[in-house]
Amino acid sequence: MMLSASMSALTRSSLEEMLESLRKRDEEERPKDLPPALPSRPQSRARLPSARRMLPNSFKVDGENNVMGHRRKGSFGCKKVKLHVESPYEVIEEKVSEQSPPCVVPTVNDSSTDCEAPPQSEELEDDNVAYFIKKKLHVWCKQPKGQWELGTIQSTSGEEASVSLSNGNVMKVARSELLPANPDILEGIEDLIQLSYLNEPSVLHNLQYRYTQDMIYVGLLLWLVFPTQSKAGPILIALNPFKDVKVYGNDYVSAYRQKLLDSPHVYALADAAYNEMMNDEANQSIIISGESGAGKTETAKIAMQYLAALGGGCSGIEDEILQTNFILEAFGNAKTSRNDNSSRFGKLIEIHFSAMGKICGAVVQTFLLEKSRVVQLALDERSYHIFYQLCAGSSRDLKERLNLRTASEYKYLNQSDCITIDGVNDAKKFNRLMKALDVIRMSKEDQELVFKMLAAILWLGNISFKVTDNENHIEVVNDEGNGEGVPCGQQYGLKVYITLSYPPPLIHFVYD
Ligand SMILES: Nc1ncnc2c1ncn2[C@@H]1O[C@H](COP(=O)(O)OP(=O)(O)OP(=O)(O)O)[C@@H](O)[C@H]1O
Repeated sequence: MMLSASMSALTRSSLEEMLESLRKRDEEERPKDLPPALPSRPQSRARLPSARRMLPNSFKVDGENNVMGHRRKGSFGCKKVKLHVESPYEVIEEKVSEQSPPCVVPTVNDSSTDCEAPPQSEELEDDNVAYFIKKKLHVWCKQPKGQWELGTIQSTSGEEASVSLSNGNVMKVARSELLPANPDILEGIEDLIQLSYLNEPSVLHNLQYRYTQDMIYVGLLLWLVFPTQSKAGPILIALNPFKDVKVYGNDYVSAYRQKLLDSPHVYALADAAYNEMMNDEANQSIIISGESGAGKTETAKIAMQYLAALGGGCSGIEDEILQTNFILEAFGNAKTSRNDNSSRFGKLIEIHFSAMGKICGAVVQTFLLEKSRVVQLALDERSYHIFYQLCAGSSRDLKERLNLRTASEYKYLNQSDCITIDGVNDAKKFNRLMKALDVIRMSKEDQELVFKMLAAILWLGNISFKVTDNENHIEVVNDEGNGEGVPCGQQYGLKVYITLSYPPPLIHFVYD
């Protein structure tokens, strides 16, 4: 318990240090007449708002109300709604019509509307239940195992409701287990905020519906303006398709750039950030978050490709920036049980643009690399890709110079019974990496030094020790480090000294 607490404190402090240094740097660079930079992070553990109710009760939409700092026009119910267009998705006409449900956001105060009074709450209260029964509207019904089924309420008795499910069954459930469902017309809508009911099953259903249609991006067009100068822009939900969905490439880049396409997409998000930066002359951030395997790395690459296409010039620097991905992935990604290409580090990529909107530089900061993976692997996982790539892809000459063997001959790599990844050619990846190293202009000498160090690490893993002298000392078992009877480490001018004493054993690497 103590260990995990202190480890999380360490992690937090490392991240916080980085944010703090960015904040300080922003402050130093910021002209004096501008408002203060980012507020410091609150110490308290702020709770996220309930997923059932995204907007506060006092929130009103009538005529031209200011929606959290942005203007949102129109009324709800049976009228068309015009949403603000400062978003990347340019949603203008909501599809809501007479068939639409009367309730659009939790609290609607529209005295001008002449349609039937809508149920106001996300939860089914007495009036709402009567309304839902009368209109035979769909509800979500929570099943004993936690999943949600669509149905219609037939009758209620006290706190219990009898619901006819879409699969033909009729079941009795507590009314608290029912949530209103959206009308069919909102099926697969691209902006979640346009859902009449923004409850958990409705959101999940919408995501699932879009996913089955290969529409992997869903927007949440809610712009938040905090009391300070900070603004959280639109939210994009990306569902990992685990296949090629053919929504990327030059044609899509131009279509989003020229606003010929306005459906949610990471291109649209990057475009919005770029435009905001150019218009407001202010730094912009895209934060990509999600669990392992969610698609963060891919999404970051797609966003970078779009920005490179937008801000590319004749300098070719955008290509160098894109090539860094191959290098970072080779040295910092590995196969885990959840993701064949899992990033085992965090990264902060800064792309610098000139006043003309052209890319003029980039800084990539990495942090929290999982170093233990080099020496210890869980079953069916791999160490960092670079080790396997080096063994599989290096030329015969290089192999000879490094006295390199196949990956399966190294303990650090063979301990997990996982040497290859289905569908991945490590040799090809190594050639791709060499090209990337050339593009960023790393000299061949430096490249070889890096490969030598990698080979040395692999050989080091093959060394074992024997206990001598009544268990007070250990000795390296000779002939193990390279399998050819040469004392370990000698080929590369690498000498290994081991002492067993207090402080704990030290291994000195002397490179000569
Ligand atoms: N937009 C996409 N299109 C096609 N495949 C994708 C897409 N996004 C992710 N994938 C697939 O999912 C895999 C995992 O994605 P990715 O490595 O980006 O996840 P991650 O969130 O960065 O995971 P981790 O936190 O473990 O690094 C990718 O290797 C790729 O096969």
